[in-house]
Amino acid sequence: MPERAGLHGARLLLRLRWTLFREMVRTSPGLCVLLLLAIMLPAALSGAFVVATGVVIDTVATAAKDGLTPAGSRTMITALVVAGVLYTVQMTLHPTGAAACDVMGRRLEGRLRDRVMATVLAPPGLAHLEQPDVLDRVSTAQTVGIGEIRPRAAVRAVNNKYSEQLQGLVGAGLLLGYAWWAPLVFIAAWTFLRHAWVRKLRDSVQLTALQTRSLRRSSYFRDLALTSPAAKETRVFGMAGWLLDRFARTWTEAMSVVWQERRNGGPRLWISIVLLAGIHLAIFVLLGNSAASGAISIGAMSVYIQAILSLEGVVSYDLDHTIDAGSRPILTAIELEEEMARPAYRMSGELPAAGLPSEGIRFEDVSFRYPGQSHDVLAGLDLEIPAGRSLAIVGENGTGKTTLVKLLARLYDRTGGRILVDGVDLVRIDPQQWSHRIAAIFQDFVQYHLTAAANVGFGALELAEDREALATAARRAGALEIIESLPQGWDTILSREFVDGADLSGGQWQRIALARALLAVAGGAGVLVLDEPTAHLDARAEAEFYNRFLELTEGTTTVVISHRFSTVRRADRIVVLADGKVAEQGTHDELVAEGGRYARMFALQAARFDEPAKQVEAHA
Ligand SMILES: Nc1ncnc2c1ncn2[C@@H]1O[C@H](COP(=O)(O)OP(=O)(O)OP(=O)(O)O)[C@@H](O)[C@H]1O
Repeated sequence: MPERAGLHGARLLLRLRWTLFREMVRTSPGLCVLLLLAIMLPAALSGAFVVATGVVIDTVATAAKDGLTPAGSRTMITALVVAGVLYTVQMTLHPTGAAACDVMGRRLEGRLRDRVMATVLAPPGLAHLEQPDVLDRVSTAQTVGIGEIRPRAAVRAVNNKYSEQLQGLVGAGLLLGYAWWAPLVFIAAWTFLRHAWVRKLRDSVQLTALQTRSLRRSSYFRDLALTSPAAKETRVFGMAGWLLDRFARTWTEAMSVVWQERRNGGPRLWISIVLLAGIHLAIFVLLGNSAASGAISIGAMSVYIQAILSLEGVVSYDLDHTIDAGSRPILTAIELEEEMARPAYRMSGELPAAGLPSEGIRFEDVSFRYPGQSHDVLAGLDLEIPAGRSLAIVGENGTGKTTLVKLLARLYDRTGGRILVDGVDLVRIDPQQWSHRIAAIFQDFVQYHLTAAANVGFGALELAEDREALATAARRAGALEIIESLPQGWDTILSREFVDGADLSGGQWQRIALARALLAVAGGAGVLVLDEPTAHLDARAEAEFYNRFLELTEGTTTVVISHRFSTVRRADRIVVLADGKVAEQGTHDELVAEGGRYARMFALQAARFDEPAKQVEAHA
């Protein structure tokens, strides 16, 4: 690992540690004080306990030699009682510290989780969710890779590490009584070993972090295997073996660099281990000799041995990895917050959106390119959407129909030109307010694994508790009967993954989605968009669905996207998109009469539907 990376790593580790402490204090100053006591008191008590046991051993040794005098007996009993009390207090402090860590860890993680969710939900647009860097951070902010070390483990490790360290220091102080150099020799040897070990761990933490993207990939294969959305396809296509193999391969590929680094012990590590063993052996022999020659008492020897055993704690290193790895999600969550606060992710606009549009929406020479892409999806697009009328958009796959709707809903800001709402540039309108003026059901509308009431209620949260309003929207969408026949009616969870849950057919889901859109209109949305949410319906049912939709939304500004011409023909106006622009526009009759692209596509589709009908007639 290059030295530069090492230096960067040392700074990073400092930041990780600092961030963890700061967030612990912000989470609960009271618990921090409790933790501090739980760290410091046992250290002080452990020193006193070791001395008390030394006194007990000495009095026993003296009694064995000279018989038990009343004074010796008193000393022994006092020392025993003191040792017992110290031990008991220490024992109660340990679970107190552990409990404080547990509560702190849970609160810290809870805050972190809330912050990550709030951060990711904050930008009104979608651009950030399509950036691999941001997604990597989101992934790390929740957990480090798959073999996760959570922040709560870091808190526990802080408690253990600093308890051990303080106890080690107390031990060092006691060992000074034997020889001034003794604790120094041990601490130097342990530091040498620690340095070698920490270097390894630091490289391993850094390497794991570098693998986040690859680990995200393997998590994707794991989720495909374990969650239901892909279950149908993975079984129908017999993908089980492939998925297992892919998961194992991507996981192994990502982690093999880390494992290689971990295996690579390095001579420094081995030298320091041998050195430490030698020093321990030497000092134990010296202590034995001192006790045998009477230079120190047996009790003192026991005190020094116990002190030596606690010395490792001075440089306790094995917990550092846990602290650093567990702090990484916290630091990443904070970096993510800072990143999302950048102006690039905040959409501009302060003008109110109430009542818009009353005249219409105009796209003027609009162009758009997705972040990180090299070509424009829309280029020089001019389009008029009159308020209170219906507009249908048709066009071949990939011509930018959904993209146009995303710009309209301001999920992205156009990269060129202007979108004017009643003459006001959309980028000057408050994005939150505008989002309440638009209701859209996309091709991939969400089937929430929540109650039927919630699935409809999301159209207008202010009406979500109003069963009357929900029922009206559902009735108009043709979804009321479906909902009322569910086992728990409106309170049925629309997913088989829950007890008493129910699943719906594709067509039934679409009616629920339509009810959601209609509730949005009842809640004040002025523009309604349907982006082909009717893929499950046959041509006739889809035409009926849209006819109903257009009737129900008469007087509302509506935009409908469909590939079926029988569906869109009733719209007030139809535009044909091609090459990122409006290629043709007019009513159905005008476009057919024009004999252009629309007329050709319409004739092709009509012929396809007519052919089977003619064959049936011929056989009859
Ligand atoms: N998030 C994205 N990032 C990059 N490119 C995208 C993104 N979404 C869509 N595109 C690209 O933009 C182009 C237009 O996509 P869009 O979904 O708007 O087309 P569409 O006309 O709605 O297509 P369809 O009829 O198939 O639904 C396509 O080439 C697509 O690959």
